[in-house]
Amino acid sequence: MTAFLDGLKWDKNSLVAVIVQHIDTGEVLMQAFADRAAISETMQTGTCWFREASLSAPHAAADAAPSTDAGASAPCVAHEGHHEAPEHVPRTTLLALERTIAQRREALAKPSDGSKPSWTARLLGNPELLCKKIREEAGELCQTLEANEGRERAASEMADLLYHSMVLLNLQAGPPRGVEMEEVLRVLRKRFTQSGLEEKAARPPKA
Ligand SMILES: N=c1c2ncn([C@@H]3O[C@H](COP(=O)(O)OP(=O)(O)OP(=O)(O)O)[C@@H](O)[C@H]3O)c2ncn1[C@@H]1O[C@H](COP(=O)(O)O)[C@@H](O)[C@H]1O
Repeated sequence: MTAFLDGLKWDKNSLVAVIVQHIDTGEVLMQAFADRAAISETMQTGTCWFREASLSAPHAAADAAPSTDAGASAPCVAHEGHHEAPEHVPRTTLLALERTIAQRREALAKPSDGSKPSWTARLLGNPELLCKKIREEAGELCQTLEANEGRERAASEMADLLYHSMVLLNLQAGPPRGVEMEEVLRVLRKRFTQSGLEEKAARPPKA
């Protein structure tokens, strides 16, 4: 399977992008391939080249913060090249957001330059407020189902919960700093092959 994918470089790259950006679609695609392990290995080792779609304008690519995306008219390819290029990190939506959060954290360590206030910075400096918001947002997400608030509201509350949870990940201790989204995605990918019920049944008994 890996050899087959290696022969289809462009398609392989697209496939990885689709899997990463659309977990649901990705899961269906993965099930369509007999050798899931090979796909997973391919995703983890990356590809030797890339074309990266971004909602930001090409000139804004160096700092592809999601907050600058609002006025973008149409998606465009902002990056193209080889993974060997220095400091290239493929950016999906979640990874772009993760980067913005990390930038806010880095800015906190520097003397204030009078830049505009940041909600992320406030959360990073106040773990108690952060945890309160996460619990609140989780409750609001549940309420969208319980009170039948509709798709738009559900998506919005999920976005709130994801964002605030990602700020929490950044604050986790341990080198180099925080827990990376890639670690979370890796855990999810590993679970593709096992039902939650099977996984729970296989756990060693609690002491
Ligand atoms: N994704 C988000 C994001 N989602 C939610 N929020 C903020 O989280 C806060 C939520 O607090 P609220 O008390 O208003 O809670 P709420 O549940 O939305 O509102 P209620 O239901 O309580 O009325 C609001 O200020 C939102 O704007 C976010 N703030 C920032 N981001 C991302 O982080 C980037 C950097 O933001 P700053 O750090 O503020 O520059 C932004 O460009 C975004 O990409």
